[in-house]
Amino acid sequence: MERLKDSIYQLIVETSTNLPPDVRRAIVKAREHEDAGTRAALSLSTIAVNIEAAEVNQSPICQDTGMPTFEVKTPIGANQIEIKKAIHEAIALATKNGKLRPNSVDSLTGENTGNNLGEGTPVIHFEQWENEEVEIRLILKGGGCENKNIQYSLPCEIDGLGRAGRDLDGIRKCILHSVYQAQGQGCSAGFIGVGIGGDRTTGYALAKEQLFRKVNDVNPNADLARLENYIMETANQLGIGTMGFGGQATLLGCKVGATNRLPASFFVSVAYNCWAFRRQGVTLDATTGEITSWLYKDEQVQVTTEEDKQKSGEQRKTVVLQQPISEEQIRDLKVGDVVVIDGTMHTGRDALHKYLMDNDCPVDLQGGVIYHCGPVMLKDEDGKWHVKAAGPTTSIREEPYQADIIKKFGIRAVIGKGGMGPKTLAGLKEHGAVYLNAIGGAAQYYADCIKNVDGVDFMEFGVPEAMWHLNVKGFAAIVTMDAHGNSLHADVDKSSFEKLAQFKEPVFK
Ligand SMILES: O=C(O)C[C@H](O)C(=O)O
Ligand code: SF4
Repeated sequence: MERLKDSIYQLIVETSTNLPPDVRRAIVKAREHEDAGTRAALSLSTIAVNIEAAEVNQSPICQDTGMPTFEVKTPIGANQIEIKKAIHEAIALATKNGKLRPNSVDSLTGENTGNNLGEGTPVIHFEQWENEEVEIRLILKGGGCENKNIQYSLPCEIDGLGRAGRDLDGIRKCILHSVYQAQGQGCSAGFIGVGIGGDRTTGYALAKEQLFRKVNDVNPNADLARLENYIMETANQLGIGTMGFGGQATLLGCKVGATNRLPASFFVSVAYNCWAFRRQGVTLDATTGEITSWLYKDEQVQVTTEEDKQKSGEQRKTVVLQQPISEEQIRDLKVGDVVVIDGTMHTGRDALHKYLMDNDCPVDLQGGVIYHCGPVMLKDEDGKWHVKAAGPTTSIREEPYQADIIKKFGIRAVIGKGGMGPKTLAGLKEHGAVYLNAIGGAAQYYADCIKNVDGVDFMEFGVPEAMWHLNVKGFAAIVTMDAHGNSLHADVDKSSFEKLAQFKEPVFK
């Protein structure tokens, strides 16, 4: 199998950089149904531009290249140890080449292994089959959408929908609620895989397995097919929309599977995947390791339109902010305004926020901008760092710290995605700061705005968690929480909850 490592490397690069046609088709369809000129339509346009930039640059679609999970089928007699070794080598190489972000972190020490290899990573599942070829499927599911996975144990009470019993209608309520609770935080519009039954572990495994199905396939079980169609139609009436900005497209795909359960247990497990739904698959010649076919590439689908470039141009005719930003500039902004950042910004996410609570900051953040982002970085031969992918991370994780950090350091703008909670909203009002929502997953689009890496602190936190000092030009984001107590996220949560409650009555008797 002399070609094995090379073939797996190709699979990894394709998965990280080239969204499969069925996923692209779902995004094209969502675009067709979105009302022109809305925030959701503009975001979808940015997403489309990003998808094509990633393909052209052969760079990650999203900076969070997820937990690499391989599903491998081998003919009887194939050497699984050799395959595992080739997967490990290919993963390390793809990380070194900036196709994957170093994402394997020691849970106790917080240390990043730097090459995506470590205890439990990557995930590899082997199964034997009676075919002659080897089949390898790969999914790169990021952490933000993984955090929005949810498991229900029936019977239960579901907020807004009432009692969910151990039947198809109870399952229906769980799935609808799972979409509501994700809001925009898993970079909607999303795809869900649902596992009915099993135990807690196999239920989630079944849910994730559903994500390997093609978006447009038809469930062979008539009841489940009906359920999938119902969910697609209904979830898209919740009005959560792209990135939780409100809009028509909330769910792009729903795949449901069932497995037997114990008499005492009845789990409904939901795996939520962002729009950056990265999965590919190949078959390999079992003797040479050569790729013989690609499993998801049935046609070329273009997601951008002629108008996309023009639209992103329009988006830029807005307020420009540059450090030091004054309180007056911030108080002038309101929810819905589009701003453009020029000049300095600093990345900071989980480790940094925790650290800054009790320590000083190595740079002056007065009037400054913090970007919730863990980029993919590459160092060139001269030791200079370059940004390969740099979209926002989910901001809500910083909710316990953000208001205090804003106050302590005089920060004026926080950029992230998915919005933040009441404590931050009050902090923004009190100290004169804004929350700006960038388009989650649009990592190429934002990397393009970063003109220079001015420096880095806290490399000991690992590449994604380090504090990168960036110089940007034309970095556009939308004000979704202003300094007057308004939050688009709170508004969309409230209105989508009201819509959810309209689906309380039984549908599947
Ligand atoms: O870790 C990241 O960069 C992003 C993460 O996938 C998220 O959605 O919050
Ligand atoms: S940032 Fe968004 S698009 Fe990227 S992995 Fe996280 S949820 Fe997915």
